[in-house]
Amino acid sequence: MASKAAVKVTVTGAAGQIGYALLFRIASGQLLGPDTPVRLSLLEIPPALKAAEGTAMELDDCAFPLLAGIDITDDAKRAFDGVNVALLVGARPRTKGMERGDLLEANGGIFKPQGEAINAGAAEDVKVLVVGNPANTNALIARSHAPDVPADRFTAMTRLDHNRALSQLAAKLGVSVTEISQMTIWGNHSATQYPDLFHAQVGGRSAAEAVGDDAWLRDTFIPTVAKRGAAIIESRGASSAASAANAAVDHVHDWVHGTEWTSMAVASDGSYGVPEGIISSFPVRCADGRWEIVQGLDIDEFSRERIDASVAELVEERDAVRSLGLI
Ligand SMILES: NC(=O)C1=CN([C@@H]2O[C@H](COP(=O)(O)OP(=O)(O)OC[C@H]3O[C@@H](n4cnc5c(N)ncnc54)[C@H](O)[C@@H]3O)[C@@H](O)[C@H]2O)C=CC1
Ligand SMILES: O=C([O-])CC(=O)C(=O)O
Repeated sequence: MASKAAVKVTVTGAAGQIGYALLFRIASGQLLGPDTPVRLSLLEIPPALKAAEGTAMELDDCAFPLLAGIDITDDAKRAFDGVNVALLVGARPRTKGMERGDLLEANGGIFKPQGEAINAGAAEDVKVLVVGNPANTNALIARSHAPDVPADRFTAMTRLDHNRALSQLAAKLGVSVTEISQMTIWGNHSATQYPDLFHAQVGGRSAAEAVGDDAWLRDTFIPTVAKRGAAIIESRGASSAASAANAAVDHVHDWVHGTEWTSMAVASDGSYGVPEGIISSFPVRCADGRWEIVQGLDIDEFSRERIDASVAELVEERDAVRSLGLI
């Protein structure tokens, strides 16, 4: 029987498709480990509360030993009161005829009050992962409305891109994903992201060297990883859900329990020429519940151009939300 105090995990957009794939894995102990009980808080908008209640009934029906309770609400203040781990999944998707500015504005209406509620009530050790798109900029909005929470607690998800890159590379080389280390996604969770094979290692050498095929790296690998989300939508008729939930579990698990090397979108401290404050994906190392950007990597011209292009897009998004008064 678990003896530790229960950790409060808040999931927004809990009745959505990622929520449905995520909640059962959290309640089963895969997010925080087999000896950590969890209290789930599900935040939804009023029309989706009934569906969230249905999911909560199913969670009850699993009789998970680690599940210490479930609260369902449409009130962000209540949902984030005392929260230790906040998974911000619910977001406004782009719909037909919607301009980029409209999308950012609609998401500002979600992530600003959620940032304020986290600021008002979160636990001292709160960790925030933003999954809802545009994830990096939504994280920037939430963080800018939580001035009392240390900036390093706000992260956005590029772990799905990271896992996609591992899988594509493993298939190309005919190796297991466990034989690959130091994979990195740089930049934005968007088609401009840069999955980096020059620092990834396979069998004691760089993955780019192991592949030995620049054309594949440039014309197949990078676009396949960067456009995988769109390919899933095209094939499934819906966006990635189980793989996104899996990546969220990996992200938080590694942040809490530590890892030598993964990809997380975090507030830049100016490392690798990324403007300070931008939430950009970097290679990170995690220990003792904290992350740090892996330093000292040589960035060649090929990688520099791609990192700069993705960061330029993030700067544009930041400037757009700034001009809308959202940050
Ligand atoms: N960063 C990443 O790698 C990935 C991000 N995503 C993004 O994750 C988000 C969620 O995806 P799905 O679960 O498939 O979407 P979905 O549409 O199935 O579910 C979203 C849920 O959020 C809820 N919601 C909307 N506004 C809310 C608010 N203010 N507070 C609480 N809940 C709210 C909706 O009622 C809905 O139940 C999308 O923005 C999607 O683009 C998806 C895959 C990967
Ligand atoms: O575009 C989307 O909603 C899905 C997404 O982020 C992904 O699969 O990477």
